[in-house]
Amino acid sequence: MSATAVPFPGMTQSAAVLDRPIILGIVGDSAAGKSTFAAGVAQILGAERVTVISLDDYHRHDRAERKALGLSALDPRANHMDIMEQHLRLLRQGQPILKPVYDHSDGSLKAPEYVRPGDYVIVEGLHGYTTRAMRDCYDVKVYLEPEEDLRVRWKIDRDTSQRGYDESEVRESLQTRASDSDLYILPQRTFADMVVKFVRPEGRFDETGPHLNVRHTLRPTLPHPDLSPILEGSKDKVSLTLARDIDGKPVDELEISGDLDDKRAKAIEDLLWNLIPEASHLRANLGQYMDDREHRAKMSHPLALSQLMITYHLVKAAMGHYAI
Ligand SMILES: Nc1ncnc2c1ncn2[C@@H]1O[C@H](COP(=O)(O)OP(=O)(O)O)[C@@H](O)[C@H]1O
Ligand SMILES: O=C(COP(=O)(O)O)[C@H](O)[C@H](O)COP(=O)(O)O
Repeated sequence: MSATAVPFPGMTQSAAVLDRPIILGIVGDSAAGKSTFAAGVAQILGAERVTVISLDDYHRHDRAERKALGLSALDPRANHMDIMEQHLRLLRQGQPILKPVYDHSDGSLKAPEYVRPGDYVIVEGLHGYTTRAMRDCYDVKVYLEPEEDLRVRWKIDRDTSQRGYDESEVRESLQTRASDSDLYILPQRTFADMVVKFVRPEGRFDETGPHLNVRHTLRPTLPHPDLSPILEGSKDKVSLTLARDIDGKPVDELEISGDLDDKRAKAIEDLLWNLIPEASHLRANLGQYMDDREHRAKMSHPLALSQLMITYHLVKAAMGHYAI
């Protein structure tokens, strides 16, 4: 991190505003899509200027110890919450950290890593909004909550293909962890500026990727962009309504249909890029995710548009528009 961060390549040092990294939080349950989302946003901003921190690295115990203790990773007691908070503060100040490392491939703790924050830091994990001090560190807070059946599918496919579990172990673990999820993960939803929910289109239970619908719950804690140009041409596929959130508060809900064809999705992407002309040169391949059954990368327009919405806020924050 330079003394004064330059928000984008090509922007002059004198135009840079903030003297600290911009911090994006992504919180949600296991397999909610946090690391997929983080990787896409990092790609848009330029991987070399973004530091992605996975809070799973702050697990206090390795996999075998957790099992012996009867603790799930969702329980704050199974994590170094104090060090997590301390490191978030340091990253916000542009300071380096000595980050612990948890290896998901075998559930072991490895040697710590020296990490220097880039101009942007994306912090993704289970517990990122647990304490007030943590929450105060972010410029933008996102909560991911895919439809539960979809998350279960994603978790089974990922944990069996990448983490050495079989399907019955994943199902059993989901059951054992359900109460911790309600106790420790879900309550953090209320602190997000934006909740992103991927859902299967009605009657299409097999859809797990490219054609999911997405709903953005937009809270007034951030000034969201004027989306009217987007809505005008695509009323049948995109809608914005005033709704009540699950906590009863009034929110805007943006719904994007997964049936958007390539041409229409591209047009909406263009309109979103037009809202952040400062960053139009950052255009990249958006919306990629790993299909864990077919072991290959695929593309999703709803994911791309969601990542672009978040990029909008990060760009505005980097320009000093959000004074926090
Ligand atoms: N938006 C998405 N669209 C389609 N599939 C997704 C999406 N997000 C995640 N996935 C699938 O779910 C799996 C788990 O996502 P991941 O990002 O690893 O979750 P987390 O980091 O929250 O545990 C990914 O490997 C991918 O197959
Ligand atoms: O809940 C999670 C978080 O990871 P994610 O959000 O990526 O699912 C994992 O179950 C724990 O980190 C333990 O990991 P493992 O079971 O691999 O030891």
